[in-house]
Amino acid sequence: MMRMGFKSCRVSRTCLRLFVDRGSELLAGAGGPGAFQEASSIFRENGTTFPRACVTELAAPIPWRSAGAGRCVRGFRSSAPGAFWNNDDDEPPRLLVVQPRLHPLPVLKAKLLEALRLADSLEDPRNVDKGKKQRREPSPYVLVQNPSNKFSRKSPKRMHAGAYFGPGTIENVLAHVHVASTKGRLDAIFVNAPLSGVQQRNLENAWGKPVLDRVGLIIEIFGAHAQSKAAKLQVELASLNYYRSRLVRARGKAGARLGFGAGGESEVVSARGRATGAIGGAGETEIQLQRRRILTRKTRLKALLAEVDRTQTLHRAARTREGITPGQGKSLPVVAVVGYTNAGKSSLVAALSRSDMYVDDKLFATLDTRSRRVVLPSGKKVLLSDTVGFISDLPIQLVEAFQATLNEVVEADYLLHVIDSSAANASEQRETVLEVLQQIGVSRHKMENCMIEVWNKSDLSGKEFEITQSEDLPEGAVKNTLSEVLSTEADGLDMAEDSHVTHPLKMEHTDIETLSDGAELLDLEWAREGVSCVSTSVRTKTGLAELLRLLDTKIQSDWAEEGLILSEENLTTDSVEKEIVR
Ligand SMILES: Nc1nc2c(ncn2[C@@H]2O[C@H](COP(=O)(O)OP(=O)(O)OP(=O)(O)O)[C@@H](O)[C@H]2O)c(=O)[nH]1
Ligand SMILES: [Mg+2]
Repeated sequence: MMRMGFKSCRVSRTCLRLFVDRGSELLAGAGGPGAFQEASSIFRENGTTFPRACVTELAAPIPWRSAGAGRCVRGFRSSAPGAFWNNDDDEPPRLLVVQPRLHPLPVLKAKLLEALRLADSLEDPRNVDKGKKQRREPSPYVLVQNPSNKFSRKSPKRMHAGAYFGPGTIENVLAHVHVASTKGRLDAIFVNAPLSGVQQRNLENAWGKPVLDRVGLIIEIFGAHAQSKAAKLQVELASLNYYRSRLVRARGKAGARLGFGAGGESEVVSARGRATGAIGGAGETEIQLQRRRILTRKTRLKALLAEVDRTQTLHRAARTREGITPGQGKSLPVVAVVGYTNAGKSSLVAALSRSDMYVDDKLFATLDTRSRRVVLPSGKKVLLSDTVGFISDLPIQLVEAFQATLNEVVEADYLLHVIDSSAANASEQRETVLEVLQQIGVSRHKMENCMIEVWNKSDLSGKEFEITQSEDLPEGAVKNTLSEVLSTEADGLDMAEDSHVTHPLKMEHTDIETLSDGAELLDLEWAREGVSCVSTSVRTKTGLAELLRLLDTKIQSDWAEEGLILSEENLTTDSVEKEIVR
């Protein structure tokens, strides 16, 4: 690593935090005595005294709760998604991504790419139509020690329950927050891990910016992308489910202890409950009041969603009745297109039905169900339903909130499971989707017998696994490219205090290599019995005809089987025996 000189440096009690200017990039790191000596020599080379001269703008005090975080009402962030940034701004919000380290390396790469995509998906797609300026510059990020890894090995009890990360990591991120802030606007920090309400509040206090965890950011994205009434109601319900569990007490004046009285959270703010019945009550505290309001709104939302569900069921029935082939006596088969977010579901539906669908290289571009009619090679018609994508580590409350949309999947006759075959963690994404399908109530029989796996983006397979390929990887604020981050770690040059990556795993993804770019059916190792697989590329139009043929064959054989079962039901045991004898 070539060092061009230093920018600034901050000394903390336990470690040295060092920012080295490398051309236009700032490299950041922290280290013990070794790094300290190394830094001293760099400082000496530059003719600067160490360490006093290096305490620069990074040491500037952070205001207690920034403007964004200040929008929280006593620790309760508004349940409306988007509350933490100004929707009227021309630019979409800019987040700093904090990614805990994961092993093996391909998993870290996949998770970091996903986190960066999540951070860049936080904008309203409608803004594009309005011609609003879009920020294309990728979000800055920082890789930090994974506290769960460190402590699960030694003593699980020593986990940092209060702030999730240890003090060193918090300082490290704080320094990155300052660097990112000096390079442009910074609206919030996205920690790609599950945080409790208390941890989130403590990190917000430490970093002086609003903090979003994975679920919180996904809810914000849903809020930004929801277009229809149903989607908006579902997002609000999901958001209430999420925020209800994190109504945390906020401290009064800086550092004040929680307690009764002025500024304390236990202060009674409502007369409700007072003098009801013989015992009477003291009234409600602020948290109790918030909880009650959330509960009332949830009840109302559930009633509205039940109505939406009823309407959607009627529409579904009407749609499937349309275009029935006379004499067949069956309604149109509904084929739900499911899969991990960004796998190419909408693109596939658009290509098969030769119609327009909203397609975007953003996560959760689709939040509503859209159906298109498709004619199969035999002339039979089916209804293809595009649905909301799934993602890993989603809590059940979020899935429950989207039940009205997901009912389309549960009630579908067939499932097309679209998988992004170019993703490093394609098989993990596949497992996630299967788990969510089980959670929402899709029967095992349907998953085993009525599903076709579509391994999409075959044109990209193999390319994304090359660690040296950097053109398609976003740049971070601190390290130049992801490949550089990973190769730096591989060389053992990462100065982070928590660096413990010794050797990167060699990229091996033989599963994906088995996917050919042709239109043949795939006999994948992990394919369960009865599940057919096909490799496609919507971009190069490969495998689409084969997919339609496969779907056609499946439907025809099922109908034939159903006919057989019906006739068998009519047969008595005697007649079957007679048949066998004959
Ligand atoms: N290279 C390549 N890109 C594809 C292919 N299929 C889709 N894409 C791209 O992948 C991105 C996501 O496609 P979508 O169809 O919006 O994906 P989705 O699964 O509907 O995503 P969500 O609705 O966000 O869950 C878009 O930029 C597409 O152009 C493919 O076969 N090859
Ligand atoms: Mg879509």
